[in-house]
Amino acid sequence: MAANIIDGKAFAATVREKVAGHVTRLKEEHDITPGLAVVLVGEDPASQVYVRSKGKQTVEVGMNSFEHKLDAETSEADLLALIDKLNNDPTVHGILVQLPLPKHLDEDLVINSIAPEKDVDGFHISNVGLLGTGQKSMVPCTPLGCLMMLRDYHGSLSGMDAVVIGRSNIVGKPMAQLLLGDSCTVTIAHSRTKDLPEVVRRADIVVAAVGRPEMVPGDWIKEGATVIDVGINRIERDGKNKLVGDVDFASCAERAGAITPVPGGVGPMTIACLLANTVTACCRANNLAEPEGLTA
Ligand SMILES: NC(=O)C1=CN([C@@H]2O[C@H](COP(=O)(O)OP(=O)(O)OC[C@H]3O[C@@H](n4cnc5c(N)ncnc54)[C@H](OP(=O)(O)O)[C@@H]3O)[C@@H](O)[C@H]2O)C=CC1
Ligand SMILES: Nc1nc(=O)c2c([nH]1)NC[C@@H]1CN(c3ccc(C(=O)N[C@@H](CCC(=O)O)C(=O)O)cc3)C=[N+]21
Repeated sequence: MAANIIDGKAFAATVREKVAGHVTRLKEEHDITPGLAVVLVGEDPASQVYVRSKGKQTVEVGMNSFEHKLDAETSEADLLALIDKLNNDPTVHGILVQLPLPKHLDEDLVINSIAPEKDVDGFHISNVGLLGTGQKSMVPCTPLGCLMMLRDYHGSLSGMDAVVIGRSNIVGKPMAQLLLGDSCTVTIAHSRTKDLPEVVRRADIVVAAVGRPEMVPGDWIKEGATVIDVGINRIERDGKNKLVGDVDFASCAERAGAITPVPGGVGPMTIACLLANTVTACCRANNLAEPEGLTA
C-alpha cells in the first residue's frame, strides 16, 4: 500500500486563513488587534529560525508581533521582570518563551510565571491541569496541530488504538491527553518501554516524538495505520544537510494508510496553531465568543 500523504503545509495555510479572517473581524468590529510576544534567550541558530518564521507569519495574518531577544547571560530576575511586563501589557494576548532556555534558568519557574490565559504554548501548570481534567485551556501547539490533522483525516478517532512514542511535557504527554479526550485507547511509550516494535504494531495511530532520526522502521507499522511524525532532526547525508523526522519515511509510507512528511507536516501546523491560540486568547481576554474549530 502506498500511503496518503497528509499535507501539513497546505493544512496550515487553511488554518492561517481562518485566523486572518478572525483578526480582520476583531479589528473591524471591536478595534482590537491580537498581539503575540515571543521571547528568545540566547543565540541557538535553530531557535532563531523558528522565532523569525513565527514573527513573519504573525504579521502576515494581521496580528502584532513583539520580539524580545535577550542575550544568553540574561539573569532569571531580568527574564521574570520582562514576563511580568508582558503579563500586564493589554496589547499582548499571547506570550511564548522559546525553549530550551540556557542552563542557568529554571524552565519550570519561567513558564509558570506566564499568566495562564496568555500562555499560548499551553505549558503552564494551570493549563496542563485544565487539559488533563477536560476543562477549557490553552492547548500545546504541536499536539493540537497533530490532533487537527488526525480529525480531518479520520473524522472520529473514537475507539482507535493510539501509541505515542515520547513522554515529554511539550509533546508526548499533552498529545496523549488529547487522543484520550477523543476516546482513543492510548499507550505512551518511552525509552524504558519493553518491546517497542510490538507495542507500535498494535497501533491504528502512531505519533512519533522521540528526537531520534528515522528511528521507526516500516516493519513496526500495522498495515493501514496513520503515522504522525513530530520529529525534527537535522542530519548530514551525502554531504548535504537534511531535515528528517523520527520515522523512516520511505519504509513507513509503504505500510501506512496515511503519513505526515518532514518537512511539511507537523512543523507548519505547530506555528499555525500558535497563531490560532493567540486569537483564542485575545477573544477570551475581551469576553468575545471564541472562534470555532481553532482549538481542541
Ligand atoms: N514539529 C514540531 O513542531 C516540533 C517538533 N519537535 C521534535 O519532536 C521530537 C521530540 O521532541 P521532545 O518531545 O521535545 O523531545 P524530548 O527529548 O523531550 O523527549 C523525547 C522522548 O522520547 C523518548 N525516547 C528517547 N529515546 C527513545 C527510544 N530509543 N525509544 C523510545 N523512546 C525514546 C524519551 O524517553 P524518556 O522519557 O524515557 O527519556 C522522551 O520521552 C524532537 O525531534 C523535536 O525536535 C518538538 C517540538 C515541536
Ligand atoms: N516555547 C516553545 N514552543 C514551541 O512550540 C517550540 C519551542 N519552544 N522550541 C522548539 C520547538 C520546535 N518547534 C518547531 C516549530 C516549527 C517547525 C517548522 O515549521 N518546521 C518546518 C521546517 C523548518 C526548517 O526547515 O527548519 C517543517 O517541518 O516543515 C519546527 C519546529 C517549536 N518548538
